[in-house]
Formats: sequence, structure tokens, C-alpha cells
Amino acid sequence: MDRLPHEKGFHVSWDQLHRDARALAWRLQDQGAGEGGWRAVVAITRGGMAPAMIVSRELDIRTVDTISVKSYNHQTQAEPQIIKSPDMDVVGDGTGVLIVDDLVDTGKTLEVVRAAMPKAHVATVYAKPQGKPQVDTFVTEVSQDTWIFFPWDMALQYVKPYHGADD
Ligand SMILES: O=P(O)(O)OC[C@H]1O[C@H](OP(=O)(O)OP(=O)(O)O)[C@H](O)[C@@H]1O
Ligand code: HPA
Ligand SMILES: [Mg+2]
Repeated sequence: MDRLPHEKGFHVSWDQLHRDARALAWRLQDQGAGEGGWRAVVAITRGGMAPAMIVSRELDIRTVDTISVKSYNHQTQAEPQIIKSPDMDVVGDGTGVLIVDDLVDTGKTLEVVRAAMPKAHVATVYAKPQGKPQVDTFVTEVSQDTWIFFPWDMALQYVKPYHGADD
């Protein structure tokens, strides 16, 4: 795993994720949910759960559900499948529902999720150009050839000082 098929890495700390997810919540607040307000948050597991917690806390939304979509095995993508749905009695067609994920890459995951809740508002913290059309609100765009590393996939580790890097 130390050699990746992507040219660039964008490493996100917990602190950065917290700030960016808060910024997402503030944007969503400014946009408003329309008449009934945001009724519920649906997190796309697993990456959407941390941002969804932060967004639902900021916007004081207490109804939080999950949808599980399996598509990647490490960095290889297969056809996405819903393996767990949210409570459809609560989310209905998606009106007043905020779907939250950590990022959109190709947009395939969101395509499947949107089909299940066509009227929901889709929000991600990060977005790549190919998947951007699937998202209503996001915070930061990175290039398509960037791999985003999230804090739950990383660990603090020793690095050699710059001076001795080639020794
Ligand atoms: O726009 P796409 O190309 O569909 O990719 C984006 C999705 O891929 C990752 O999830 P993944 O399926 O790896 O599962 P995880 O959240 O459990 O890590 C990421 O968290 C998004 O949900
Ligand atoms: O850039 C990424 N980072 C982490 N998970 C992902 N799943 C699709 N693209 C990415
Ligand atoms: Mg995910």
C-alpha cells in the first residue's frame, strides 16, 4: 500500500476534516432546506458517517440513518450495490433529507443513492470533477488524479529529518 496508482495524495487530518465538515454544514444552513427544514440526515457508510455526525450536530438534526453501498475493494471499483437501505418510512422520496458522504469520485455511488431518494439533497465534503454533477453541495474540489487519504486510514509515524533523507 505504499505505492499507489495515483499521482497525488491529499492527506486529511481529523482536525481538517472537522473544519471542512463544519464548513459544509454552514453552507447547507445558508442554503436552507425549504419549508419543512432538514428532516433527517442519511450517512453513506462508512466514509460518510464522521462528516454526517458533524453536520447533524451543527444543524441540530436528530434523525440520522445510514445507507450502505459497496463498490470499492481498496482502490479498485466494482458496480455499486445497496447492501443496507435507510428506513424508507422516514426518508420517503428524500424530501427534506440530507445525504452526506465524505467524497464523490466517479459519482457511481451517488448515482445509486440518488435513484433510491430522488428528492434528497446530496452533500459531500470533497469532490472530484467527474462526480461533481451528482453533488448539490460540497466544500473542496481536488483533481481527478488525486487520492484522498482520510484520517481513519492513516496513522502518525516517524519521518526522517529532511537533512538525512538520502542517507
Ligand atoms: O464516487 P465514487 O467513485 O462512487 O466513490 C466515492 C465513494 O467511495 C468511497 O467509499 P467506499 O465505497 O470505498 O466505502 P467506504 O466509505 O466504506 O470506505 C467514498 O467514501 C465514497 O462513498
Ligand atoms: O480519493 C479517494 N480516497 C478515499 N476513498 C476513495 N474512494 C473513491 N475515491 C477515493
Ligand atoms: Mg464511502
